[in-house]
Amino acid sequence: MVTMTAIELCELTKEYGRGGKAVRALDGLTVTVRPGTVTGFLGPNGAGKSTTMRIVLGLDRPTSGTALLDGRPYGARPEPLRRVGALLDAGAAHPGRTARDHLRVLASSNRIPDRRVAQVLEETGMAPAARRRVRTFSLGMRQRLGIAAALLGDPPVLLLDEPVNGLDPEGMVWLRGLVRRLADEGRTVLVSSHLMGEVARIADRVVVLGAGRLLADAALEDFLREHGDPAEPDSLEAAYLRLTAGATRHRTKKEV
Ligand SMILES: Nc1ncnc2c1ncn2[C@@H]1O[C@H](COP(=O)(O)OP(=O)(O)OP(=O)(O)O)[C@@H](O)[C@H]1O
Repeated sequence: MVTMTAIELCELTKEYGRGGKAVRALDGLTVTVRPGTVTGFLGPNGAGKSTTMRIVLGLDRPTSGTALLDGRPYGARPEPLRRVGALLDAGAAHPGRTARDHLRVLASSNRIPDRRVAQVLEETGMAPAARRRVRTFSLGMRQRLGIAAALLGDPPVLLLDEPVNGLDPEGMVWLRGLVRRLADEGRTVLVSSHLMGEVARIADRVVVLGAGRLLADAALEDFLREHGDPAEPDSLEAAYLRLTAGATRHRTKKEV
């Protein structure tokens, strides 16, 4: 059993640039992402999902506010891959390395035993491609390698940014099973996606951002009940569009 580790975001604000050109990517975001749960992380393009994940990982610094794991910032911890596994950018592996070497380098710098490399290659269906160079991989294979890297340290927290991208139908079914199992083991699984059908299948809860602010944080069924379209009560897409369209109107009204 893994240690239960929530992600706690408190009044998180991030501005890129300065003065008149500043972009407020996050605007006072406060939310807790729970362990033992698959949380769908939703929001229109530019809503702040990737920025949030980057801040949790310590890849970006918030302008103000805090992002804590187990009460401490992620960067303050040794051996980061054992704390959080992340799929942020499927192009992140060095193109000249083989899949196996890419994972071996990550494992050794995080004091992860080498046998985990073979395990995650097997688990992600990448074992047959282990000795091939990353530059020869399809998008789906890169995604699988990124997921393998996220799983390497057996972490209690997983951040998966658009993990379904490029996966074939078999891969999508596999990913559903994987995120379910990870959450059932007590892990915190945050999955961003624009594919509402997929999110409806895998998520227990949804956190929805709009223009850097929290629009909703609810169990999937409560979200559907509260925001759903009566004509399509089971459609997450319809509920999501109603909520985010409302937010856009609200913003427009305020700006006028
Ligand atoms: N390095 C950066 N410099 C300047 N602005 C940035 C930077 N990174 C993100 N932004 C801006 O911050 C806002 C939030 O972007 P972010 O990538 O977090 O959104 P997102 O919800 O992940 O979007 P998508 O669904 O398109 O991936 C956008 O307005 C974006 O242009």
